[in-house]
Amino acid sequence: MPETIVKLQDVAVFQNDNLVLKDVNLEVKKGEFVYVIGKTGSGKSSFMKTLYADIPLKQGDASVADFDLKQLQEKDIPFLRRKLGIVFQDFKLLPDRNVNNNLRFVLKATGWTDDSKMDSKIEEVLTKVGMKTKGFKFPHELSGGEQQRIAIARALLNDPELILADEPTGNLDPQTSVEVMKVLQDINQNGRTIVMATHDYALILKYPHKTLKCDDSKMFEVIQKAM
Ligand SMILES: Nc1ncnc2c1ncn2[C@@H]1O[C@H](COP(=O)(O)OP(=O)(O)OP(=O)(O)O)[C@@H](O)[C@H]1O
Repeated sequence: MPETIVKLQDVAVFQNDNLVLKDVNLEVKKGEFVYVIGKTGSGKSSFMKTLYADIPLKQGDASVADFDLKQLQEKDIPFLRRKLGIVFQDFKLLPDRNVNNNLRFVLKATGWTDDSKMDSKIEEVLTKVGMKTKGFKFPHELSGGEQQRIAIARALLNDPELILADEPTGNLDPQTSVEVMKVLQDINQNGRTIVMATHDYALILKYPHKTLKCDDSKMFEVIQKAM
């Protein structure tokens, strides 16, 4: 039996005091790829934020990468985040340093000290996203698709148990979206668990996976033809 990476029981998701989603029950097993869809404002980002503890869990039970979100304290959040790789729509690379130093910054912040180990880790993750030769580029010297590949490489640095990607192709044209999606597919085929919020139905049709829809304050699984 594959191990459970995410388990939610009767979870309610709030933005401040406003209920966004209720009665969320969900299990994600190691190695799964799961989409979260729904129209704008339906709660996709709020759901993802709950998983990475940017929004506190107020109601229900949830475990993410063996962390009990109900018991989670402020001081535990960095330890949860080390088990997660988070990818955003707007890449969030540091503009004042090159790709290698963006990645090195994260490694240092998460406790790495050995220069040669950091160098080989950086090379490993850049190779995984097809960007091995771009380490000396600054973010502004890269296309949107390339920046998102670097953001995915950054998410892989600490061998996360779960990758949370919130609209990772939201700023990309259709062809570049497919290229970035191929990178995520490769990573998933190598055993990594991924939850991806998206609006992009073309991608879902091209790369079908389990799909959860947010609608009318609920989250439920949908089969492709019913989307
Ligand atoms: N910081 C916030 N404070 C208060 N309410 C918020 C906040 N962020 C989002 N909301 C509200 O929570 C609800 C869900 O928003 P959320 O961003 O999760 O939706 P979404 O499905 O991700 O939308 P989109 O596809 O536009 O990103 C919306 O009604 C939104 O207005």
